[in-house]
Amino acid sequence: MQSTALVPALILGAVLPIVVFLSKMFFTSKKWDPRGKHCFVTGGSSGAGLALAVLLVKRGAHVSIVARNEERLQKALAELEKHRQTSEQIIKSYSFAVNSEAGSAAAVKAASEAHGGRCPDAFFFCAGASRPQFWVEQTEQLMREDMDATYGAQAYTALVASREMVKQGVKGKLVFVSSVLGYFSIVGYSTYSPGKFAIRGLAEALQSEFKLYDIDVHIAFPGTIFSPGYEQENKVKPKITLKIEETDGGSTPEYVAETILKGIQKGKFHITVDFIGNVFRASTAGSSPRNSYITDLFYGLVGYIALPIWRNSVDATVLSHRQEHHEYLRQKGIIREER
Ligand SMILES: NC(=O)C1=CN([C@@H]2O[C@H](COP(=O)(O)OP(=O)(O)OC[C@H]3O[C@@H](n4cnc5c(N)ncnc54)[C@H](OP(=O)(O)O)[C@@H]3O)[C@@H](O)[C@H]2O)C=CC1
Ligand SMILES: CCCCCCCCCCCCCCCC(=O)[C@@H](N)CO
Repeated sequence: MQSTALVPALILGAVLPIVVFLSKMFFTSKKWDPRGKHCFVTGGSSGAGLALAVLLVKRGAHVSIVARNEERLQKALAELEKHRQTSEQIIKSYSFAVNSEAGSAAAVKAASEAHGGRCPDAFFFCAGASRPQFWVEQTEQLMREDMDATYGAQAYTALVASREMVKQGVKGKLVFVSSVLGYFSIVGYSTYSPGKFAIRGLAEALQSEFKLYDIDVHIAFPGTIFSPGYEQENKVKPKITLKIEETDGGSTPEYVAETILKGIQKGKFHITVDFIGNVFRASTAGSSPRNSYITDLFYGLVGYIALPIWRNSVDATVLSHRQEHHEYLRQKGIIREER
């Protein structure tokens, strides 16, 4: 009896993935083309945001970049101008802090005014910052600041952007930038990871809700990006954290930007940039829409075997820094000498 049930089950198991694969190949809708679209990029003056803005300009989009520092914005704008494809492209920069509803609303309003009041077609939320330190060094104020610098810097702009899109009937895109540290975390990221996990929570809710408006939601989970922001965070990063991060090869902002754009064009919801990202994506997918049932099976299997081993090695690395860490705490006056 078992063998008669087994045969159809095996056939189904082998045929189903092939059918899914082929139907994806033949029935996928046309690639999203940035040409002529208004793309709004927060964090567009540096790192991955700037690289994305450059890429979008190269593809013929109208691009608005937003960040706080005016000088860096002007430098970035000059860079964008170098890649202009046509004289019709509207390429502008706006200085606003986007970690509040008011700042985000002012930025979206200013960028829309250059387009006759029409809100942008695609929003790329790249703004973010990281200040890795030990948990016992944190305060309520620092926790709030970091939540604001990570979650707040993307969520408020998403709120304002969505309202405008729905009001104006613009069927566009929202692209969030979390981090692989929005899938897992390690020592040093106790005030950064919560914000990056929260961005995932928001993106998951909106991916569901925005079926109501034909607005696509995407979220990227890059690993280390060799950006100006990365150089800054490394100045305060605990040694243990740096050590554990050695496993991550890292990517250039340009590579991250290209991967994000490709992911969007393939209609991916979770966009991962490297092998590590793929493994964590597949291993923590839950009910999130998957990119591919076949490759995810592979990455999931790799994760099932390799992640516990890696995590053990992380624990060992942390333990081996115990003495050095206690010395650090003594120097900082966080623990007393005699203990
Ligand atoms: N670097 C890395 O290793 C990784 C980074 N990420 C994430 O990717 C994104 C890009 O990072 P990265 O490439 O390092 O970029 P950078 O850190 O080099 O640049 C950050 C950009 O965001 C802007 N920004 C930050 N906060 C605000 C704010 N409140 N309002 C307006 N603009 C703001 C900055 O300009 P200004 O300061 O002038 O406002 C700058 O343009 C971030 O969300 C980051 O958290 C994810 C994984 C790894
Ligand atoms: C087969 C599976 C092996 C798993 C190996 C995993 C190695 C991960 C190392 C930690 C990477 C941390 C990236 C930080 C990115 C970031 O967001 C910060 N730079 C803040 O901006």
